[in-house]
Amino acid sequence: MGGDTQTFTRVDVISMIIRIALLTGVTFFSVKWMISQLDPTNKQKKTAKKKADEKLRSLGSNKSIHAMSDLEDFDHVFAGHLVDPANIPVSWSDIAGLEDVIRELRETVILPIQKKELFADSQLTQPPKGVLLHGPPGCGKTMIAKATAREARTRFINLDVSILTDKWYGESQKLAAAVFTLAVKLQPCIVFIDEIDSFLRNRNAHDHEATAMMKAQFMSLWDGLITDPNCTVIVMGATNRPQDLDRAILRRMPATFHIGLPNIHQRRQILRLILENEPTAEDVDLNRMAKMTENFSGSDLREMCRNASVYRVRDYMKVESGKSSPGAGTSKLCMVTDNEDEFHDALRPITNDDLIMSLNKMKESKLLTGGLHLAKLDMD
Ligand SMILES: Nc1ncnc2c1ncn2[C@@H]1O[C@H](COP(=O)(O)OP(=O)(O)OP(=O)(O)O)[C@@H](O)[C@H]1O
Repeated sequence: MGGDTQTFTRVDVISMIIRIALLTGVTFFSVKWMISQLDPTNKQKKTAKKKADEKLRSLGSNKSIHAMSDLEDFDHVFAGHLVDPANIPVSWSDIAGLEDVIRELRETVILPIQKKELFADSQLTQPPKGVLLHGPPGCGKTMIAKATAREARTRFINLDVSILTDKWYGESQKLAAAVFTLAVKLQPCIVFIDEIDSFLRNRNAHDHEATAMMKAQFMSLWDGLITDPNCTVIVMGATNRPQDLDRAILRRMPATFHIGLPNIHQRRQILRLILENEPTAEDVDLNRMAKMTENFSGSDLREMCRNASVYRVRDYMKVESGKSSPGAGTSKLCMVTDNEDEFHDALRPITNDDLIMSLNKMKESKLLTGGLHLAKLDMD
């Protein structure tokens, strides 16, 4: 009888333990699920994780990428902004007229990364942990940052600053830390921050407390990189307004490069590069066009050429619509030949007049809208 009672009690206790364990487990996971549902960042995190997983998968068989299965929630946010050097679409051959800057970048940043062992004997020749590219918009700063990562064969995180400052995330500090942990996991790596002044500008009394704390944390994490000689993570910032940058930030970016508006020689080189593979007429005079485009940025020059090439399409459409007889019921689409070769043969090349017409149109619209660079231009 006494033995029976003892057996019954043991079973009873065991079953009770199992029930309690099950209940605890269910409660734990329910509460966890509820908390995750209440977390306002939950959806963003899930989307970021999905994007990051896709990105990491697309980066292929690289070992260090596979070793990154230990990414934290916040690391995933930035892993989606990650580019492998082999997939960077910009190289030095896409940039014209900036040979001096490129040479200096090769000496101070690229070579010390590529040949780390060769430069190991000197602290002075280590790659800088911060690089600043400054100058007016549209002059090639972003292209330079990408081409640097490509040639140095470093990973490239194109940091979208709005993620850090986005109020909805509300966890800016964790995000700032995640940028650096991810970059260290991925090193060698360049973290590119376009319009860095919008995020790390002079601190002032109007700064939101969270923003000020995030900036301070960003700087202290950056200092961590600076003091670690074995870490190859470079923060590369671009700005049109270097004067607005916090002095403490400027100190952390010892290598600065000014990418100014192109001079006449550089404009000729940029024009040659843009029109290199385009159908151009014999009369296209790059020297003359370079002379006429004072104060144009590289991006303005591209826009001028793009507009000029539209004129030949317009002329082609005019000719074709003239050919089609009005009452024949021909639809507009049928006016353009379906045969691609015929279409190209029928299109005339870009002429110098197209370029001049486009140039004048741009000057006019920039003057009307108060365009930054072209405002000083005389109308021809
Ligand atoms: N030196 C150059 N050689 C060839 N193309 C150029 C050059 N500079 C600018 N461009 C053209 O202008 C476009 C814009 O360049 P990019 O985005 O690098 O300028 P940015 O200085 O970063 O401008 P922003 O400050 O507005 O971001 C490029 O995609 C390219 O077509």
